[in-house]
Amino acid sequence: MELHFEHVAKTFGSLEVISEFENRIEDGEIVALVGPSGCGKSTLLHMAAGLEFPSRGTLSAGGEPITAPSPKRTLVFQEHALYPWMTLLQNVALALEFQGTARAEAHAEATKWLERVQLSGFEQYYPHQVSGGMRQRAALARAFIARPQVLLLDEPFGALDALTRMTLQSVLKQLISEARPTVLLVTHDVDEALYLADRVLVFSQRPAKVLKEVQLGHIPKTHDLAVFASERREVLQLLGIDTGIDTDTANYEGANI
Ligand SMILES: Nc1ncnc2c1ncn2[C@@H]1O[C@H](COP(=O)(O)OP(=O)(O)OP(=O)(O)O)[C@@H](O)[C@H]1O
Repeated sequence: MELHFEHVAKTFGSLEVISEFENRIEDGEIVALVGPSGCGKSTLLHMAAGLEFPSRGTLSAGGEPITAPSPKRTLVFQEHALYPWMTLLQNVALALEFQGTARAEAHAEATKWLERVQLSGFEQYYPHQVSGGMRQRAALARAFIARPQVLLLDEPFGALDALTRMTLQSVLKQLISEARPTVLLVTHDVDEALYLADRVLVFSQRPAKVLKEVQLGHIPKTHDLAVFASERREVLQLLGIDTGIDTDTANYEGANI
């Protein structure tokens, strides 16, 4: 499902957050939003989710104006994505139950999805009884089980250690390549953006505008940073990060903004 932001601006009271955003996210495209803290990335995601609305301009999904949240457009947060009083199985099944699927069928499907994200054996665990990485695996299962046409990811792995994050990025990439939703990803991790996205939009300080679009669709997806060296250098430069670093050997966490 295509997303189309047309001359979108957003203010909260007297605070101008987004001055002008114009972009078309093609059906099945994966677009990452990176930029300084507080520039308005999450606000763009919330508008795509139908939780906030533009002050000016229009925003549509599949040609229809976005006027409310929809199960076709799923938002995944960094943390607290799961209900703590429900087991992993109940959490994942809930996404289907919300859509009217009978409980037994939803649980059977959720069991399969937990297996797909390597959480078999943990179905009856509560979120606090598993690791942060396992919670985010369950959150991904819950997002994908409902087969969303648009996936809105807000720092989905921001709370995880670097190694777990890389593993989860690979899991996410695999799930995306199978389900082919349109994806908008907000991340502070430049390497995550380069690894997952077809296109990276680099934003300025608030009021946010796009400084540059970096095309990545032609580059094979790998965790080997050398493959993205010139794009990585360009994005970091735009974000005002010291580019004296050797991008071929810089360690993974060095690219967090
Ligand atoms: N509902 C709201 N009411 C008032 N102000 C808001 C609201 N939502 C966001 N803001 C303000 O808009 C600005 C942009 O917030 P937003 O969360 O979109 O930034 P961000 O780029 O995602 O930041 P970060 O990278 O730190 O998560 C901030 O100054 C924030 O305080």
